Amino acid sequence: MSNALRLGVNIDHVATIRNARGGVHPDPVRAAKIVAAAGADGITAHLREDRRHISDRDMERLRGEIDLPLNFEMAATDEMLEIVLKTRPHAACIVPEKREERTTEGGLDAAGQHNHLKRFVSELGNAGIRVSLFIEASKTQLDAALSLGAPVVEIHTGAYCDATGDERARELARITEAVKYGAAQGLEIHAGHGLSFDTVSPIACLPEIRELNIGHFLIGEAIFTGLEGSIAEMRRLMDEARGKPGSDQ
Ligand SMILES: CC(=O)[C@@H](O)[C@H](O)COP(=O)(O)O
Ligand SMILES: NCC(=O)COP(=O)(O)O
Repeated sequence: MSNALRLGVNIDHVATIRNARGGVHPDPVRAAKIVAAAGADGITAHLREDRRHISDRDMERLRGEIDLPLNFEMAATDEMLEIVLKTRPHAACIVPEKREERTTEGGLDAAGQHNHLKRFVSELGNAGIRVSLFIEASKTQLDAALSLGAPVVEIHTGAYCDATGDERARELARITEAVKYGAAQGLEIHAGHGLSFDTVSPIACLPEIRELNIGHFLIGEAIFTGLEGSIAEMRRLMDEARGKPGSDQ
């Protein structure tokens, strides 16, 4: 198995800052160009139903102006399906959404919403878009993803990142077990949410994981070190965790 671990950079929160003043600066597409030049492997962006950060126009421009694969995060609604099918990104990740939440609070209930999700997974797949489901590290949710025919899952790492001490160790054990189970069933495994320089290494060193999607921390850290700097350090930590030659390990 290849040891490669891709880094997808989520640029939503560049748009959060732009929208705070309602203008055009800072431009998430300009950020995506810097992300590409910094050597990331993909761009992730979430077109929320309430458009609190990324806009429809941002998605069109990301698709048209950026060479990296675009991972389009979407709620399972007809409105989003229509936009994604029109945009034709490389990948679509179906995520849960609650209007009142501050951020994506947990994974998609792929098991409980099985019948609702089936049409979305098949229409996206039939259009040649790689579908992933953003789920909790749970065997029930992995089994549901398999029965839905989703080729990829992204494991929500938020609870692990928020936890401390023994609780964090328990969350990591839960993720490790799920990642191994999912990969053994033939799913491509991604992970993300809340990852930072402090939390990335134990996740990056799981060899079954093929891609990490990281946003909020990288954009925040860019205030201090620039986007190239925050991405370069994240990449270094990922390579080091993976034992890649050339890293400091
Ligand atoms: C689904 C997910 O995890 C990302 O979309 C990311 O969290 C974006 O930030 P918000 O959840 O704050 O919209
Ligand atoms: N799907 C997770 C993602 O895209 C990035 O989440 P975060 O790093 O912004 O919390």
